[in-house]
Amino acid sequence: MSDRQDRLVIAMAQVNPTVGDIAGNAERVRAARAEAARDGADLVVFPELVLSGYPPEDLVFRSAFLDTIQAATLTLAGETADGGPALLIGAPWRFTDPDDGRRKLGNAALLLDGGEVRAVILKFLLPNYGVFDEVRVFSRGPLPDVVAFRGASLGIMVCEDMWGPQVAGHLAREGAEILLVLNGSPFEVDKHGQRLENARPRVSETGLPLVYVNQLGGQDELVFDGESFVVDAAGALVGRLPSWGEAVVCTTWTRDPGDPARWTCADAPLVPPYNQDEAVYRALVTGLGDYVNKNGFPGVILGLSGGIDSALSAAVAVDALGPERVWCVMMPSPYTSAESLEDAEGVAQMLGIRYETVSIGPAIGAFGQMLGGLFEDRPADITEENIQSRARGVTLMALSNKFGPMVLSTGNKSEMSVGYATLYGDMCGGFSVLKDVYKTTVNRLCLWRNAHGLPSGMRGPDGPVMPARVISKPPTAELRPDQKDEDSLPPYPVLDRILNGLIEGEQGVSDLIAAGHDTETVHRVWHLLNVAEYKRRQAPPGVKITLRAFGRDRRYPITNRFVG
Ligand SMILES: Nc1ncnc2c1ncn2[C@@H]1O[C@H](COP(=O)(O)OP(=O)(O)OC[C@H]2O[C@@H]([n+]3cccc(C(=O)O)c3)[C@H](O)[C@@H]2O)[C@@H](O)[C@H]1O
Ligand SMILES: Nc1ncnc2c1ncn2[C@@H]1O[C@H](COP(=O)(O)OP(=O)(O)OP(=O)(O)O)[C@@H](O)[C@H]1O
Ligand SMILES: NC(=O)CC[C@H](N)C(=O)O
Repeated sequence: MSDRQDRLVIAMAQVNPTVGDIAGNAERVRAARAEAARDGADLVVFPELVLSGYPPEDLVFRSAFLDTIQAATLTLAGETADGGPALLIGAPWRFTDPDDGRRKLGNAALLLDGGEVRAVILKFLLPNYGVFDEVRVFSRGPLPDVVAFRGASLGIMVCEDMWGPQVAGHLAREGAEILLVLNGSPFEVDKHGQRLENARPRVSETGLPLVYVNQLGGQDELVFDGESFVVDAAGALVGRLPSWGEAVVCTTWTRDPGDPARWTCADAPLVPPYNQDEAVYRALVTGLGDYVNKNGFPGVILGLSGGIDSALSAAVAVDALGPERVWCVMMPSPYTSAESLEDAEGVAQMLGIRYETVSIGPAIGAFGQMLGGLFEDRPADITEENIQSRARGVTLMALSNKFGPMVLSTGNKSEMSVGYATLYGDMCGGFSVLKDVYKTTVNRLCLWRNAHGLPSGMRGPDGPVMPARVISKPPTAELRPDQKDEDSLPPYPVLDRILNGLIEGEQGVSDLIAAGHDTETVHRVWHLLNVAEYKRRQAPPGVKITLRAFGRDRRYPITNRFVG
């Protein structure tokens, strides 16, 4: 092979790894390489830490984990002796720090070519904010060297390295001709815009084109949308892979005959992005589907109340898993209206899922008898309301234990923000589909799904998924006669605007009052938000879609006397 090639085929492998499944991830790398080889690829670029899965968290503290990754890397490297495409993969990698001579662990990009590990590039900027804790588990490497590859000079960066000018600037000064970025960049609303806002300055500072490869799939609370892209040397978006699907796509690069250090990408696909509601809906489908499948559950079970939250949770589950893997249970109490019974049955019929009815009346009666003596003649209050919710939780958990499906929790972000949910009641479950979805967004997603036939890749019905009344009627917990959510909470559009300011915008109470919100309401919401932290810590995980998701993202102390 000549030293200098004037044409380079770079394959972008937007794949879905599983954390800890090193053999399975290596197999996925092999399959993508075989696919790219058929299309004449010289190099296949994978996401960040594709071999371990991202983020591997404290798994990297186990030497057996690192040894297995090293062995798999060397095996993959050996396979590149066949003269086929080289691999640019991501993996945790031990290195000796040139500054102090100590052995450390880096987040590496590894170029495997000609039967060996040809280059090790270590991530320089380790993200340590929001959902990222990389300083806890990795050490930064030195600024990376440019890698000579089949006559081209590659500037290789790992994810956060692109979010500041330092690494790209260094690579350009060292003679890089194309920037390649391996990413584990989780989805949130408008994340694609943020990624482009960080890629374009790197391109304009260096004058170099940039190839961005992101991973796909769900990992606990995080979900990765893929949406890999190519920006040319002038800053134009010239390639975008589909989001929410795996893809191995070859891009052809040609050297400018007049300026040999300049490369142009000829033929990348430019797939249009989804609108915001569709992107969020797909995030929930991918996040839930991967949680259930990667953890080996046969399916899911949930309480279907005839209300909007359980209807949307069921629709997402059906679109992710198919109707045969979703089981729902109506558990009426004396307060359950005929309308709720009709609507729950309507949802189940439209989704084509198994629907059972289990009355909680006998359980409520039994608790009345068991506790009546101790309660003496105290009036009924929230205690009895919560027993209803807990009776439903016990019922679902019993069915889960007996038959195997995982229980879905259905509370939304507005409710979780203000503690409007019952511990060990409607909060019980393994995964919370709407945990990071505000109630007003729940409404929009239902309208979107009902209006959009069968979106590609979904397993649900080709048409509406719930009766229109489920979306239009006022939300109620039905724990006492004629109860409505608005008896206890501000109307959801008002509540959500305040929560959005307090949580996503980290605004103060005074900022929101100055912006025109009612003083007493803002104070009450801020108080409810603070005192509900203990509940959120006991809540199941759910898919992060916003800037500040509860869980590993927004972390407040439970014991907290600062009221602001
Ligand atoms: N800082 C803290 N650390 C640890 N535990 C703490 C705590 N503060 C209170 N607690 C404990 O938490 C418990 C109170 O919480 P919990 O028992 O959940 O009960 P609670 O929050 O009082 O009531 C549940 C609320 O959820 C509403 N809701 C809305 C929608 C649906 C449903 C439904 O169930 O379907 C319910 C319901 O209307 C009511 O407002 C007490 O045992 C208290 O001691
Ligand atoms: N009668 C019921 N049968 C089955 N499950 C129920 C019933 N009532 C409540 N649940 C479960 O408890 C969750 C809490 O719902 P609840 O109706 O109390 O308030 P919500 O937050 O408005 O939810 P939804 O919009 O689903 O009704 C429901 O989403 C559902 O999973
Ligand atoms: N894995 C990473 O380094 C991710 C950090 C980056 N800022 C992102 O979200 O895209």
